[in-house]
Amino acid sequence: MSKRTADGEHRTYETGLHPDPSVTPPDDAVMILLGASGDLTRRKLVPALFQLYRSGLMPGRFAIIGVARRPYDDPSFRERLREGIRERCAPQDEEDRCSEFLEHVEYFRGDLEAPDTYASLRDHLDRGGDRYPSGRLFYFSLKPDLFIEAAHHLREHGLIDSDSAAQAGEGAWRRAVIEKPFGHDLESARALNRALLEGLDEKQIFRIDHYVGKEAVQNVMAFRFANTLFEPVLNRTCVDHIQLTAAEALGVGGGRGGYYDRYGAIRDMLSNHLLQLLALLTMEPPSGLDSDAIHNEKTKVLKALRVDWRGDASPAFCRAQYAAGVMDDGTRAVGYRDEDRVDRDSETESYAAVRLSIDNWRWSGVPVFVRTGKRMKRKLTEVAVHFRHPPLKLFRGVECEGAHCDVRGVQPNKLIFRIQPQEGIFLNMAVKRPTLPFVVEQADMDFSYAGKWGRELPEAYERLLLDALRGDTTLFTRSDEVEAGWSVVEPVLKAMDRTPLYSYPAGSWGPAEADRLFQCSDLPDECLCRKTGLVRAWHNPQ
Ligand SMILES: NC(=O)C1=CN([C@@H]2O[C@H](COP(=O)(O)OP(=O)(O)OC[C@H]3O[C@@H](n4cnc5c(N)ncnc54)[C@H](OP(=O)(O)O)[C@@H]3O)[C@@H](O)[C@H]2O)C=CC1
Ligand SMILES: O=C1O[C@H](COP(=O)(O)O)[C@@H](O)[C@H](O)[C@H]1O
Repeated sequence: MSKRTADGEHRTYETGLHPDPSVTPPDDAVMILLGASGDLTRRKLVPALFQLYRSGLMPGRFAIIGVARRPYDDPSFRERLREGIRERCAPQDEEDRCSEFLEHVEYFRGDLEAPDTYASLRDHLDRGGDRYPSGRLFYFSLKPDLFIEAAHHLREHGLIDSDSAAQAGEGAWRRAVIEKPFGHDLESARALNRALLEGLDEKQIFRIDHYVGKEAVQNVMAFRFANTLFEPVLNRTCVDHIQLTAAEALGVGGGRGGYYDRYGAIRDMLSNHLLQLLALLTMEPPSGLDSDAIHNEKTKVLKALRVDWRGDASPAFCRAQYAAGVMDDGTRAVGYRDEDRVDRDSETESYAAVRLSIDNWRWSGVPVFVRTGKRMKRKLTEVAVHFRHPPLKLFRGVECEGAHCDVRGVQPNKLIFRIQPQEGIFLNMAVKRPTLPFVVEQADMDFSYAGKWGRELPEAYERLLLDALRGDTTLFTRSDEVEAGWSVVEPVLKAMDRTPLYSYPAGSWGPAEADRLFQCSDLPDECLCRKTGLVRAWHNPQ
């Protein structure tokens, strides 16, 4: 059975992608995992590969070579991976299948800062003859400081090669999957793009953003462009504002404190995952479903995104750090600065909220509020589109449910994309209660994956690894998209030192100061809340 903790994280997953006869397994490949003794390989990558294997979606012939410095040999490395598979996929009665899969795995010990390692790896692959298929996928699961160096050495030693399939013959493709973080600002992202593009073509580079691989994120596009009803109202005429929340109940303990303390919420979540999600929600319809058509539209809207600065009285950005507190399940959580591998005087934000505007024809004047944080009340990722009031105040004087009323009688519609957990889509609307007095109250029309298909959704890594093996870049991030994302947050990063760092108790919805992003006393006349009295506030589910 699959398990879900109270905050919806650490779930095991048994179901995997449902293979379809029309989906052919990818071409034969050898996957070289750089940084294979690390957490990501054990917890996410190898369990996802096992799931693909289980679903018959691995190549007919494949090998997985893990590279790192720690002194494993093949059997001890396989044992480490077997534990990860057990934890995540729970294959109680599938130990044999697991062993069969692990037969394809081997360990190659080496220091990726030393050029010799690349030379020996190349020789090892060459000597392997038929054991290793000619298609090669290099997965950068390394500490990010090593990305540029590794790309450089791989190229120098002929392990990656631009357009090598054309040069070396059919089947001899080369690809690189690059983990996040993709740089730490615009300049470093550009440098990393340059380094990768020296050795590979754009089509050979797979910059992973696992949010894009989530089913409920992919569904945003289906919902918008496969229905007639909704797309025509997603614009400045009908939408009052958009809110995007990515709250996590987990803190930064568990080994990632060192990384997180250098990056913080803006770089870790907002500059990539949340902007990708926002791009899918707000982009124009692509001309087709091919990779370039989608990336072109996403890039266009990312380039139209700006931080909505309006002066000090209405800040556009709020950052904060969690203090000790009590979580929803009653456990006590330590404060951020007391977490393992975090600087005791750290000024890194574990929470960030920002108000954005989209300066294009469709969205001009519609504010977008985005927030993300660790140790918040519970795990929740959702996008809420808040619509305007209907033009006529027909129901103003009519009674409505106390908690749901606003000054105009009924609440405007909300369309909520629940990305996780309990993935689904909810349309909140006003309806007449079937009673004698005319009472209007809010009700939901909802779609949930669990309700319709009754099964856990596959992990994003499964889908993304499969696509990388098939050479499909659609769900990966293109270089100009990454740079556009960094350009959006660049002004915030520059203003960081002058922005106060607030505090919020672990287990809350974040700092009270983040409410000031909605303040509109100083905003121009077109500000809706001044005209209509509509109260904007963070949408915190009960
Ligand atoms: N863990 C997670 O949940 C997530 C991770 N990521 C990203 O994935 C990547 C890997 O993360 P994670 O697995 O957590 O990190 P870890 O620190 O757990 O692992 C890092 C890996 O890099 C290897 N490594 C470091 N230096 C060298 C070197 N000089 N030569 C060879 N190998 C080296 C380490 O092996 P050894 O010490 O044996 O040499 C280890 O296998 C990072 O870019 C991270 O940002 C992204 C999203 C989530
Ligand atoms: O990339 C990252 O994502 C996770 C959150 O991912 P989710 O799929 O559990 O929502 C986040 O915890 C981590 O800090 C970040 O690097």
